[in-house]
Amino acid sequence: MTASAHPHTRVMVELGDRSYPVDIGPGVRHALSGIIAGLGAQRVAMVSARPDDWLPDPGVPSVVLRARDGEADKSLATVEELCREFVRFGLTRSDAVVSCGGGTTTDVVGLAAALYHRGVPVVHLPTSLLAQVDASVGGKTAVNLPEGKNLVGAFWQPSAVLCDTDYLQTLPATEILNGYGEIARCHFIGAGDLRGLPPAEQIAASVALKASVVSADERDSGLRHVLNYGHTLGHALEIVTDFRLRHGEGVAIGTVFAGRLALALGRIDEARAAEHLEVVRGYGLPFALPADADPGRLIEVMRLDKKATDGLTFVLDGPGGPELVSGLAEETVATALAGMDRADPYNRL
Ligand SMILES: NC(=O)c1ccc[n+]([C@@H]2O[C@H](COP(=O)([O-])OP(=O)(O)OC[C@H]3O[C@@H](n4cnc5c(N)ncnc54)[C@H](O)[C@@H]3O)[C@@H](O)[C@H]2O)c1
Ligand SMILES: [Zn+2]
Repeated sequence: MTASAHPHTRVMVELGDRSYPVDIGPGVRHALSGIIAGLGAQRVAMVSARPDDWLPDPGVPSVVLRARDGEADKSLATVEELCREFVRFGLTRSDAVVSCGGGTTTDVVGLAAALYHRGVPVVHLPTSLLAQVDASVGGKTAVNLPEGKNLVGAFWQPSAVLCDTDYLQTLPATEILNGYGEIARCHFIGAGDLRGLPPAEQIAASVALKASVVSADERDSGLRHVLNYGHTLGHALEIVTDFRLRHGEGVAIGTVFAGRLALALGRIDEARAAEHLEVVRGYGLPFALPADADPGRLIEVMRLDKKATDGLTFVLDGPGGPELVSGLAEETVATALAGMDRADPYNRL
């Protein structure tokens, strides 16, 4: 903790001269004016999906542009609309953009900032738990095409991220759970046991883990794969359930599965595999395969996973920690899937 008007934890994303702070705690949004002053921006475009009174004072002349959270508006059309608004406002490349919203908003505004005048500084104010622990940190920005999610994007690191935990007070329970899916998988990729900690500490630890991975592999050329723990099956579950299962829920079930698969391959022992189930259940997350998810179809979709350059590919725990494991036999994966519990997917636990 550092002493200030708003008690908060600071995590640094270390990237040389592009390093930036992620501040976590109640009221940290009010640090915005200091950050904008530090950037030397004369004007700010605030792109927000939340009510106007959620926006802190940026301390310089600003315009508030309305955004909508959700995958439908995470599009090139929105990027173009935002950039046109920036021009009308007279935003220059030495000014700044601020995003305030869920992960869909931080992604689309991040890409608009990356492209406008070939890049203007952006500060994220993530308002969902998932955006605070994951989407707003690390500099990946993207939008969707009708052909698929996140197909067009850029690496563009923010200048700062303010994870104001006050924002989470209005977040629906399903969205809280969605964020916990990402927090739960941190248990197995180096964050240690975060169960029972106050939410701000869980967020800070998850951000610190992501920050360390991003510092070591900014452009996703290897190590950054560990962040995809639980995601091979998780993504497939989102797809086969037509996105009725939230991303974090898919990741939670995928994390349990990663434990079973690592056990089947002799990479971890029974106790470590059981820990996967225990941790996921402990966060109140779903741990069973949806009763209507066909294993054959899941395997088919997992073959198309973007990590899968060499057959069925998973991030799995092992003696040397989590690593990418490729070329798994279909039978091994099918057997591990058959060993999973089954449940009604929409009877959330
Ligand atoms: N760039 C990255 O590295 C990265 C990493 C993970 C996820 N993502 C992206 O993040 C997106 C998912 O983010 P998300 O889960 O935040 O989705 P989202 O932006 O759709 O927000 C989820 C829901 O929560 C609501 N919401 C957000 N904040 C709220 C608040 N404070 N009070 C009440 N309701 C609130 C939203 O309106 C929405 O209905 C996906 O598009 C994913 O691709 C990006
Ligand atoms: Zn994820």
